[in-house]
Amino acid sequence: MASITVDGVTKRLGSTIAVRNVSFAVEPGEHVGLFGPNGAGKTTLMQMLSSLSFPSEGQIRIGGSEVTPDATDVRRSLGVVGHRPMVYGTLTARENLRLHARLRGVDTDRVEAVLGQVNLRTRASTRVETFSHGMTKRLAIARSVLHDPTVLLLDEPYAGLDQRSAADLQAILEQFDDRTVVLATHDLQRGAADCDRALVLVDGVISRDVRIDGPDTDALETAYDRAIDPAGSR
Ligand SMILES: Nc1ncnc2c1ncn2[C@@H]1O[C@H](COP(=O)(O)OP(=O)(O)OP(=O)(O)O)[C@@H](O)[C@H]1O
Repeated sequence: MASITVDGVTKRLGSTIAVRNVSFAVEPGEHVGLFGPNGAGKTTLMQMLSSLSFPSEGQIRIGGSEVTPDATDVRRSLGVVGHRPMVYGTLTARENLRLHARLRGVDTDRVEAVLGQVNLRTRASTRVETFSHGMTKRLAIARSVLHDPTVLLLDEPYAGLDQRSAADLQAILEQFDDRTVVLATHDLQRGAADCDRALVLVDGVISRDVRIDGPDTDALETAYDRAIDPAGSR
């Protein structure tokens, strides 16, 4: 059974059709990069996968269950890192994770293990408002994996990170290689390194669905360029 099934999904936002009749499946353990220019519909699709919003038409299934507002089993299987880190600045990193663990019904012993996984153990007692962007992103990853989800949904995980912080984050994400991952990014190179398949979204439609073989981005860049400019006019 596929880990994620998106079947004929359309999302209307006011008068805009942000996602149009999109269908694809993601196998367990597969890492899929979602690419596309600004306004292509990536965040809209990620929000529906994350059960933060719901299709106007069509259906999304995760782990065999339909994503609906009351599908708590679906939410338990998801680790989500969105644009906002969803952590409290006035609490320390450890306090944030302990709070989140209690809310999720997760054993607080797991907090220390996860702090280690994201290299924040030495800063665990520091208030998050003093953290750099990269540290905050690492804490957001820690929060998202605390309950040991099988599916990770990462929306622009590298946005705003310098090369070193992005490389650190990439190394951290490699620890979660056994999960199903959907990662939306503008960064073709990092996306290619992290993913084994790319979906290129243009105007709310999946224009390309390509395998990524190794870190060489040439094939992906060609597919991306053709997707956003089929006539080759640029
Ligand atoms: N709340 C909203 N109301 C109306 N239209 C919206 C809303 N949110 C997004 N849109 C529109 O839906 C389309 C898809 O937007 P979306 O943010 O999903 O794209 P994106 O691929 O994530 O873009 P970016 O790379 O810039 O983050 C765009 O045309 C956008 O203007």
